[in-house]
Amino acid sequence: MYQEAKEMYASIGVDVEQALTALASTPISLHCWQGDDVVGFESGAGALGSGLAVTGNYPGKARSIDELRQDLEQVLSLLPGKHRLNLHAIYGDFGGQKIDRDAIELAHFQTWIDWAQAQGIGMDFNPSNFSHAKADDGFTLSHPDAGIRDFWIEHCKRSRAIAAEMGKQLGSAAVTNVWVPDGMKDLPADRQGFRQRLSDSLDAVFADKLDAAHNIDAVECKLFGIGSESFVVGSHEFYMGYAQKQQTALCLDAGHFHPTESIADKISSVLMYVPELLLHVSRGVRWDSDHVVLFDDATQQIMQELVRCDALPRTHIGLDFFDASINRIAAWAIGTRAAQKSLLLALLEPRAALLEAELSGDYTTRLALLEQAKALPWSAVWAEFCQRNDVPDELGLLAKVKDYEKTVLSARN
Ligand SMILES: C[C@H](O)[C@H](O)[C@@H](O)C(=O)CO
Ligand SMILES: [Mn+2]
Repeated sequence: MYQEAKEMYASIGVDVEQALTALASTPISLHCWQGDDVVGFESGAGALGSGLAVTGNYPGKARSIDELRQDLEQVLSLLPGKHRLNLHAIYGDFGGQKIDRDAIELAHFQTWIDWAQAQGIGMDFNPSNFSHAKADDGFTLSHPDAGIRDFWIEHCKRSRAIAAEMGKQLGSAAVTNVWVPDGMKDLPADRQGFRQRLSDSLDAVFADKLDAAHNIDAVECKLFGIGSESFVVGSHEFYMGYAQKQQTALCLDAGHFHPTESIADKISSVLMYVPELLLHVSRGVRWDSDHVVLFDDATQQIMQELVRCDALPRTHIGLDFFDASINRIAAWAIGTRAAQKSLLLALLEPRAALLEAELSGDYTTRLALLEQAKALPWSAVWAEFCQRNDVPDELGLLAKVKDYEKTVLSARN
């Protein structure tokens, strides 16, 4: 089937081997927080807060670092290609000690770096400006209280320094993404004051210039969250301007815009003004619900834009969803593979023919080619990719997940 598919694609000018090489060299950064419902390993970790919510109570969630690593290894065994780990600061190896966020150090993440080294993968990092007493009233870096701002500035600065060391040790720059929940349930009287304070705090966070070979800074906007329905300090316009000013990467989370707004259309615009992109591939259902990513139109359009804009070298693809209502390993594997399949479909587009049709004004041919691409045997190419990487194909995936549930997850709780 693969040989036939290859010939069929060649007949419309698509080099399948070239597409597979591009797919193999595009890692997806696996978000650690899918494994334990965004709890982390701080001593006395409280309830998830700051507008984040996980629904579901499926048995078998990871309760320790060892269990989370075991689950991640299982997920990696189900994914073709080499990927990365995206760690939040609350997932440090704190050894049961109470380490507050403004006191985290490299030592708390060294076992993660060693684990990543053993897996042969890179790491990305995130300060965790949420689920903490000093974030409970809705503000962190933009808080009116200078003491609280300083606390979170220190946390973010330390996070960047730790990430840079991760990048250095692993030989692959870590993307450090700053997201803050700051916002208000009801109408603010002074939007500008909050935004000025956020901007000043971010300037302090990014004041130390780090080697780009080790650390890449990113900032993430949001439209609204639970409890910040009327006002989010770090809106899209805020961070679009800020990332441009600082020349940091801009993070686009697919769930952080209006439900009908697509981040795909933003890619070609923002890359004109910021050096790099970080994507949080997600699926919002009516709101920022962080449903598992699917092989759907929205995800396919994102990947199409990355390929069509030749943006893959300037884009870091991460995931951001957390579903506790289904097997968490399945959620991770299905969501990541959906992102990869979407990327493969985009890489298999008859690019030259599409461009020729568009530039000559032949929109009939353009539309026909786009429809034709959907009917071509891309799934045979995906199956070949899975086989070459020694991971289950679509028909074999579920059995592997069920087997792990039976032998490992069911023994938890
Ligand atoms: C854990 C969060 O989902 C993450 O840090 C952030 O990227 C986000 O999207 C918050 O809505
Ligand atoms: Mn996100």
